[in-house]
Amino acid sequence: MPSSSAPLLIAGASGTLGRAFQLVCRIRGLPAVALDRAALDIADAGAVARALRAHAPWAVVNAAGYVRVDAAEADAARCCHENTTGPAVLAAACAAQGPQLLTFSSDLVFDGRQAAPYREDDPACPLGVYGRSKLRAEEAVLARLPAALVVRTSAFFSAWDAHNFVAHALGAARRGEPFAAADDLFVTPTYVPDLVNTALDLLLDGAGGRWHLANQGTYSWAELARLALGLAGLDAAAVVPRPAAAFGWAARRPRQSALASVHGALLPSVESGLQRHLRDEQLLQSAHPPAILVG
Ligand SMILES: NC(=O)C1=CN([C@@H]2O[C@H](COP(=O)(O)OP(=O)(O)OC[C@H]3O[C@@H](n4cnc5c(N)ncnc54)[C@H](OP(=O)(O)O)[C@@H]3O)[C@@H](O)[C@H]2O)C=CC1
Ligand SMILES: Cc1cn([C@H]2C[C@H](O)[C@@H](COP(=O)(O)OP(=O)(O)O[C@H]3O[C@@H](C)C(=O)[C@@H](O)[C@H]3O)O2)c(=O)[nH]c1=O
Repeated sequence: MPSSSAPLLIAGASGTLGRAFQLVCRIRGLPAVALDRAALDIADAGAVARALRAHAPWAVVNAAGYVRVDAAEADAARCCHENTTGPAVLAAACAAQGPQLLTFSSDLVFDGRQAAPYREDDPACPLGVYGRSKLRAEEAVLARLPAALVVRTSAFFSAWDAHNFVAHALGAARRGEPFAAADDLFVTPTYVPDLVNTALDLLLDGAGGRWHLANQGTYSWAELARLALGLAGLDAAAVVPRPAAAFGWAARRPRQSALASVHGALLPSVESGLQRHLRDEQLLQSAHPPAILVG
């Protein structure tokens, strides 16, 4: 447990997950120091050591990463620098200087050949550069800091950022445009506020090792889009189901990378997440959005 005044240090603060951690820490009254790439390059060992000395955090949240899955296929060096070297540097510094570390991995460490949802103890065999960079990060972090909390998660959505699949689907439907979505890739989507709150609870409880955190329910991307549109009162016929191969993506995706956990079902249903996504959209678009949500 942290001392009352020691902060949480959030690296990668300007990204989707980093901004969500800042918002949740504000809502929960947790002291936090949020550092973007300019303020802290997680792959720079000297800068990391100086940041830990300067801020004396009780824990470090690594919300940084290279998430362009397709671009990574032709940009392996940068992807691995940010996704593998960076977390390894953070783990070595936390091992030397004391704070706990929370870092995030992905469902894309799996190859999709298994029929059932993947649990933490199932073998990982990534299909692409991005997935390999995340699996190598898990191994590098746990080798340096066995008590680190490594959360595998997938398919973010929330109303707190505009650049996620659900936001894109809702936006297209509201503009009266068709929205092509893969109907042969199956995932467990994750409502980012649930992920952040549960990951923080685990961190505060001193949990460590690999944990799978995603909302409950497995969907193809097309099913997810249709569910979101239906809950929003929009015409789900706007969703145009397509095989993944029709998109011409550079990176292969596992046919299914649903996440389950040996620890049980820790997050609510995907449908509950979507309903709160739509509620937050209305709050943020209202004439007087809650100040705490707007920051
Ligand atoms: N989005 C998703 O669906 C999922 C994401 N994840 C993981 O969650 C984490 C966060 O993802 P997400 O928030 O979506 O990603 P974003 O791209 O929204 O944010 C990532 C942030 O990390 C920063 N960053 C990259 N490299 C460094 C570095 N060396 N030092 C400091 N900051 C750096 C980026 O800065 P800049 O803007 O300057 O590039 C960016 O602000 C990643 O590890 C990702 O792999 C896991 C599963 C699903
Ligand atoms: C934009 C778009 C995407 N898709 C598909 C492609 C992709 O498989 C999925 C989500 O598209 P994205 O571009 O968000 O990302 P994609 O790279 O597949 O998603 C991944 O992001 C990385 C960071 C992860 O770690 C994974 O868990 C996963 O969330 O939806 C459609 O079917 N239709 C669309 O119009």
